[in-house]
Amino acid sequence: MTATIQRPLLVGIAGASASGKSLLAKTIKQRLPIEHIQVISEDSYYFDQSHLTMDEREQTNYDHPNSMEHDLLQQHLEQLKQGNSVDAPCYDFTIHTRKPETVVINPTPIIIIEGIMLFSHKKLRDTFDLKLFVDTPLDICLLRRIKRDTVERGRSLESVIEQYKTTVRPGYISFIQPTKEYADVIIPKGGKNTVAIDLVETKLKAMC
Ligand SMILES: Nc1ncnc2c1ncn2[C@@H]1O[C@H](COP(=O)(O)OP(=O)(O)O)[C@@H](O)[C@H]1O
Ligand SMILES: O=c1ccn([C@@H]2O[C@H](COP(=O)(O)O)[C@@H](O)[C@H]2O)c(=O)[nH]1
Repeated sequence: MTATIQRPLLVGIAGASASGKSLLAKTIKQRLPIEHIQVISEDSYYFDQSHLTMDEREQTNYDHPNSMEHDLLQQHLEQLKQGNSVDAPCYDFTIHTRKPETVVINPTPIIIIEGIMLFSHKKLRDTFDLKLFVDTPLDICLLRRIKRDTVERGRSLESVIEQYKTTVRPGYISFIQPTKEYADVIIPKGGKNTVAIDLVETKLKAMC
């Protein structure tokens, strides 16, 4: 593997919210030389909502594909594939909108993109060289999400439960679960499945 590879290899990791996508991406990243791999989150591509009030932003359905700027993400991945840098948006979950600043992403030999609806957009889906789906029971995801969103994303327990019932669970059933069929590999236990991670590591080293 060399750091001068021309065309980055794109790995998509999809699955339910709090299924363990970020942990899986981080664990794979730790297995490879730091300069060869980076992780991008689909969450950064939620639409900017700075023109809306906080009350209006709280009404947005963040578990519908229309809430993400997938065309921009796809264009950025295409540019990275061609060896170009991109200016990626940054998202702030606590205020449901993008931050004013952007971040420069430079191409690396391997780029992991993780996010709930990555495989729901055909053109985006077709951009990936390897597609992984983290398959975690929804009750486990809910428990993890309650903990994470109250601790890290500034939510009350009541708002997490209400959002889960109205959009998160229905969104998973309508838009995320059906995309499991597009995955090359379905991974139970996510970031703690060392057998699956060993296999992905071997595959990535062979593909670069
Ligand atoms: N296999 C696992 N076992 C136990 N806890 C896990 C596991 N995978 C993830 N977690 C924890 O669950 C929470 C959500 O995981 P995360 O990777 O952020 O999910 P996602 O990126 O899919 O939303 C985090 O606190 C993470 O540490
Ligand atoms: O402003 C927002 C944007 C997104 N969400 C929720 O986040 C998850 C997706 O993120 P994960 O890191 O994969 O959990 C999605 O289910 C949205 O409901 C939000 O609450 N507010």
